[in-house]
Amino acid sequence: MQQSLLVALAEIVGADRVLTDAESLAHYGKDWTRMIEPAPSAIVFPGSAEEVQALVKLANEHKFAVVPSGGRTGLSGGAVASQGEVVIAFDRMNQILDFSAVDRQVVCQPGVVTEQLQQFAEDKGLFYPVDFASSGSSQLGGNVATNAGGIKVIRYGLTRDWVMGMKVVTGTGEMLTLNQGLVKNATGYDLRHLFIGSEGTLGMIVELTMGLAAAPKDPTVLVLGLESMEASMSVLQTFQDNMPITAFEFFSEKALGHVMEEKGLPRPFETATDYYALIEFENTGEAAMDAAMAVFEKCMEEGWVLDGTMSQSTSQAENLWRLREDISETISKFTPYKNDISVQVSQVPAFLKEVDEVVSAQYPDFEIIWFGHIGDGNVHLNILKPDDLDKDTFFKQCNEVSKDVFAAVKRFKGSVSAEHGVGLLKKPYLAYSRSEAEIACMKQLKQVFDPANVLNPGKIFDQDQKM
Ligand SMILES: O=C(O)CC[C@@H](O)C(=O)O
Ligand SMILES: [Zn+2]
Repeated sequence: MQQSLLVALAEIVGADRVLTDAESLAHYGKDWTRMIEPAPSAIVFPGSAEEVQALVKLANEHKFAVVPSGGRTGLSGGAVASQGEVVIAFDRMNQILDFSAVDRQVVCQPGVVTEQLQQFAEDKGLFYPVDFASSGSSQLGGNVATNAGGIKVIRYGLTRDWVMGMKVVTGTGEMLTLNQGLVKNATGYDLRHLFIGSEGTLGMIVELTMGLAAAPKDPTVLVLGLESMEASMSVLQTFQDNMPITAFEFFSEKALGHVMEEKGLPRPFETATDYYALIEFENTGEAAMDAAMAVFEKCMEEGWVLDGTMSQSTSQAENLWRLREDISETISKFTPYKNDISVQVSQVPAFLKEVDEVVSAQYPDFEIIWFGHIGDGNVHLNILKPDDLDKDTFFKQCNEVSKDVFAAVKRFKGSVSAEHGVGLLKKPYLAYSRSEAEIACMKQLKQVFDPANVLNPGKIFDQDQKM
């Protein structure tokens, strides 16, 4: 990068807030995807919305691209800078600015870490309900830019449902203030929702007003050994017909085996089954507990569940959650090829069976790990690299098999990315889930908000127009 440009960046954020050393470029240039080499030109750390605005204006003037960087926990390469971009890291913009108990809203800078907001809410006797294993490092700006989901979607919805307002800097450097905490606002297009899930391609989020929920009462966890994947649907329906639940997750015996071994956790109960469901509910009192026990018994009587356990304390509930939440981290050492796919909830068993057959038939030597948010129709398919296969050959073979997996996704009218975003990794497969006409509309929107294509270019789709 030209010296004059580095000087211009330093004039905006301060000289010690522009990094160009190799270690920083490697660190801030990538997210949790390890398939693409990072190659940014510089990393900048703005301290205010106005500085972000000035950076985007400079990018327009000097025709360079910017990539937003939060906690970089993404799994689709949305925050990877591999084309000489300038990375805008939001780490310094990490303050909680305001709180209203009556509105149950909190105004945050984008670099606030998810767990920081969760803790803040708890200190106020409230609850920030979007939760996932990476909440200790993921930042709110990134969560909103990817519309992060996680483990409580069945009860609380996605990140989108908690964004009550935002300030965003568009690709021309204009600052838009959207919705301002209003519950009702029927004044035309709700632009806020365009920026949510846009993966930094339409704007840089510089402030967020997030809603908070009432604190849950005594979250209690059941882990059930399922007779079959089909049985999971009867279990889900019976729970939902009889009591409110706050999570309905699943994992396979293979996933459980890895977590038990790696984390030294005991098997939850004696009987091993191919698949397990993890269900969470609020123990609001005796009636809730009786209802849960009655449903549990019914599921056993019907033969849908072969064995199971229920937490008797907070620490037991936390340990049962670890069987599900620690899977992603545990299998990361096997260089997994990841798929984050969804279909309508009722279609999950048939879909999973079909995809499992496709992958197993083509690659009988690859280990397939299934887990995910079955209550949302979202399954994570991780294919583990055999020790004796090199990384490039493995990923190449997986890319081949992806075409068959995504053909099944299309047949089931599903999504090639349920909650991890498209980024760079799922870009080649976007057309399996979105029509040509839809993609054309998305490109037109990109043109409206970022005519010079300076914001995270090449993510989600390639903009035809040149920079
Ligand atoms: O690593 C994965 O495939 C999924 C990660 C995350 O979305 C989860 O649900 O644990
Ligand atoms: Zn997930």
